[in-house]
Amino acid sequence: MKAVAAYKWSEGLPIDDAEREDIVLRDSLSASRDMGLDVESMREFFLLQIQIAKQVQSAWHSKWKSEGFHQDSWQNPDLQAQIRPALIEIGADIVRQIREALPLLQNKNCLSRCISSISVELKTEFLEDDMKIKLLESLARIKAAQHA
Ligand SMILES: O=C(O)C(=O)C[C@]1(C(=O)O)C=C[C@@H](O)C=C1
Repeated sequence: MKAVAAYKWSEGLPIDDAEREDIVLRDSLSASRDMGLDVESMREFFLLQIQIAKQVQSAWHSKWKSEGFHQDSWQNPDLQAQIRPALIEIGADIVRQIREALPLLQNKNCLSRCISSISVELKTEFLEDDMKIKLLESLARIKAAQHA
């Protein structure tokens, strides 16, 4: 998310892009449906992920506002040509991994077991503990699709 924030900062773009969020959601939910996952619980998870992505980008912008922005040209990929296609790939991978981990996620002990390790293992800058816990809780609510 630092690269996304850096691109928007340099180009003077707003963090929120509702049109892009619609595309991301549509793609992720269609992949979820194909994988036999419950679309509503996946929607809740992806909406939370988007909200957190925006909070993390805002934190970067606040830092650069107070401390200045030092552009690393090698670290400045293009949002449309490079970052967004990579984010779509990551989204598809997340759906596959959730499908694979579903039995584990639905285990009653999953939340309590993961909560203590997630704050150590997830080290993304500006990703606060409360966001990590919300993500875990949302993951634990994901179900398989009901068959008629
Ligand atoms: O593609 C972007 O511009 C992003 O910041 C990523 C993302 C997302 O999580 O998919 C997050 C916020 C924007 O409103 C749109 C999409």
